[in-house]
Amino acid sequence: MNKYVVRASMVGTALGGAILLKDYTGGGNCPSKASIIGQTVIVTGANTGIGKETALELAKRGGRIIMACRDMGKCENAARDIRGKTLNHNVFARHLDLASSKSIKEFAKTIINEEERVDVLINNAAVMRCPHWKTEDNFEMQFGVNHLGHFLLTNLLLEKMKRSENSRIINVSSLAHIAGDIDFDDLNWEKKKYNTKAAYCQSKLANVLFTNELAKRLQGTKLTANSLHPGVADTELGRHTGMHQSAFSSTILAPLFWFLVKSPKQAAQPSVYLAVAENLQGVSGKYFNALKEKEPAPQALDEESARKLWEESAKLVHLEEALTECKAL
Ligand SMILES: NC(=O)C1=CN([C@@H]2O[C@H](COP(=O)(O)OP(=O)(O)OC[C@H]3O[C@@H](n4cnc5c(N)ncnc54)[C@H](OP(=O)(O)O)[C@@H]3O)[C@@H](O)[C@H]2O)C=CC1
Ligand SMILES: CC1=C(/C=C/C(C)=C/C=C/C(C)=C/C=O)C(C)(C)CCC1
Repeated sequence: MNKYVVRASMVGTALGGAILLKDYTGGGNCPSKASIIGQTVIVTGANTGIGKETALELAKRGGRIIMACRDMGKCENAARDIRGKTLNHNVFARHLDLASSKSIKEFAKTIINEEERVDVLINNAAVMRCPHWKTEDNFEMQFGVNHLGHFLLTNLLLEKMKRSENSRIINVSSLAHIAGDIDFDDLNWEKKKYNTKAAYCQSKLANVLFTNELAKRLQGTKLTANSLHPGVADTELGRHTGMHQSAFSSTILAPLFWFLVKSPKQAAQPSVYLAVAENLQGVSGKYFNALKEKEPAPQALDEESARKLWEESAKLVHLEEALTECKAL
């Protein structure tokens, strides 16, 4: 064999090995092949990143997919793209701005009125480390969108979801919850100096605490609630921080970044798994890192914090009035 052929085959083997290893470090694909024909799934923040890939994977499995996004132009484009790729025409773009309780209530009313059933709700949307912005209801943006918006949305859809057999609520949290702390004296960053990282970590800890309290309140029903960390993926999440693949593509860290960071498709696998896997039927109140059930940080297991966060959140979003408003259709 000439030396160029030997070199080429060595390079090929090394490249193949790197790709296989990246796939392995990526956490693996959802092992379940379950179809979800006849089921309706809502994915928040589905126009890009992990949410879009989650919607695509679930559309491939035949579900009726509702992509709930704040920017209808981006949402329609993403929905069209998914319909084209999967030939599943039951993929719809719907308006939902989690930074507005008015929008959340309108979205919930539309779903309650127009949809026969909701089997899976994937609370995926998030904003990370944005400036000290406020939502329409004057909540700090990261706490408002990542936690309070999903808290209100989920509660408004609970009765509808309880009517389906074995429905599932999936809250996309993050490993960042480990560095989180819930400041009950100042949930909305009104008294202390705003810290973008701490606000994100608080919101992601709130996702796990909310999941656990919800699972507790849902005991005795067939509706489950679990949270997950999708893995670190190259998406638009770093838009306020400059932390995305292109920022590193011309640096010495580029190969490391490529190797360690998942693709959005890989990072969507945990959400898909929690949505469809037959072996997870009835599993509730658990936290998953990629495809494995894991113990979250100790502060995420504090039942008193979870209860208190639920009560404070219910007051902040005026949950009772919102429930009455959405029921009175
Ligand atoms: N990427 C990562 O490494 C990690 C991600 N996660 C979690 O994964 C989830 C998905 O993130 P990822 O795909 O990476 O991020 P992206 O930034 O790519 O996507 C976030 C989505 O949330 C939407 N969104 C933001 N604000 C609102 C709002 N007010 N109302 C409705 N939708 C909104 C965005 O819409 P728009 O495009 O209009 O802004 C976008 O569709 C998040 O919960 C994140 O915390 C957790 C750990 C690591
Ligand atoms: C810079 C850099 C990295 C990127 C880390 C990132 C991008 C972390 C993102 C975390 C997120 C987005 C958490 C969300 O909840 C690596 C790969 C560790 C190693 C190379 C240097």
